Amino acid sequence: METPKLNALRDQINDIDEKMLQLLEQRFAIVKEVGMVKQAANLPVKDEAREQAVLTRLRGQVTDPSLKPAIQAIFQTIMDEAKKLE
Ligand SMILES: C=C(O[C@@H]1C=C(C(=O)O)C=C[C@H]1O)C(=O)O
Repeated sequence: METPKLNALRDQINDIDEKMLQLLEQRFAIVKEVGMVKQAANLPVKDEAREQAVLTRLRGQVTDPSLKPAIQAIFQTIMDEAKKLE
C-alpha cells in the first residue's frame, strides 16, 4: 500500500540510508587500515576495552533513551563486522 505521506517518509529513509552507507564504507576502509597497523605491530584484532569505550561514548550521546538498546546493538554489529575485515 502506498500513500503520498508514506512515499515521502520512505524517500527520507532512502536519503538517510544512502548517507549511512557512505559513512559505513568510510568506516570499514579505515578499519582495514587499522587491521594492517595491528598486523604490523603484532596486536590482536579484538580490543575489548576500545569497544566498550566506543559504546559508552556513543550511548552518552543518544538523545532519546528508548533508542539506547537499538543503537548499542547496531554499533556492536558494526564492530563485529569490522573485526572480520581486519
Ligand atoms: C578498529 C579496531 O578494531 C576492532 C574494531 C573496533 C571498531 O570497529 O570500532 C574496535 C575495537 C576492535 O575490537 C580498533 O582496535 O580500533
